[in-house]
Amino acid sequence: MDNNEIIVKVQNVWIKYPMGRVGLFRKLYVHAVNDVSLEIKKGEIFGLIGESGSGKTTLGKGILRLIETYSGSIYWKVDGGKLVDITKLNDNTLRRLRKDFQIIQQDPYGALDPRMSVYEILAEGLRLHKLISNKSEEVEQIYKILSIVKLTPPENFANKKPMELSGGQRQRVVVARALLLRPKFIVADEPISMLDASTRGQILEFILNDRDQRGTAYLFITHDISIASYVSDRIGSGVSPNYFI
Ligand SMILES: Nc1ncnc2c1ncn2[C@@H]1O[C@H](COP(=O)(O)OP(=O)(O)OP(=O)(O)O)[C@@H](O)[C@H]1O
Repeated sequence: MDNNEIIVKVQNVWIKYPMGRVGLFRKLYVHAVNDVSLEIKKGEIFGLIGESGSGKTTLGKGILRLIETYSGSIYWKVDGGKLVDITKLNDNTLRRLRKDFQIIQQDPYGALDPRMSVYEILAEGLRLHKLISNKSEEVEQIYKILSIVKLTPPENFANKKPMELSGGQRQRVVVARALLLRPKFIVADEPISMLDASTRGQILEFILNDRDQRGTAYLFITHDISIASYVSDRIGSGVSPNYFI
């Protein structure tokens, strides 16, 4: 495994949110991410710490282009080995690359569609990215990932809806959904903040195992410095946002 391979490169990125107007002509913005640059290599867990509101989630979503950047470049390593600036790509091209760049969201309650079963939630990504050729392969892969995240026996969980699950079980589904696509990179945004101590330990082990076995790169967002120190190879910190006109 070449662990010097850069998977994600962020170069002088700024992200700001419009906050309304001052007077007739001037707009007020929250500058949530100010001139951030970083690189994350294959198999590396980059811990991002910082107080609440310091722009960690904004940066994580910006790296995945789930929100638009104001300026700067974000490069993803795509199949074939090239680093591509995804801030310049159109939606269709970006959609094809998304399989390899996933997110584990902060809030297991908001992250799952309440109308879908666990099976449908997991199958959606496999189908969208055409990763399976038949139904039995789909069932096999979904049951396997449910076993890995300890939602066992899988057949008991596959047909449940998110509201029938505890917070910890939902977070396991969110983790399973990201891991199932075998991505190159995952933004893990406070993946254990809402969980009890034993579930926290298990989710961290899934992430560390995935990194060790597949070389997945992670941006691991947390405000807990001891968790960041435990999982991360390197740590960066967010700073409080500025309000600019
Ligand atoms: N959709 C939005 N519209 C306007 N301002 C926003 C929006 N989302 C975030 N912000 C502001 O941007 C700043 C950074 O928010 P962000 O959620 O990235 O911080 P964070 O470090 O992830 O915080 P936390 O640890 O509480 O999740 C905050 O001041 C926040 O109020």
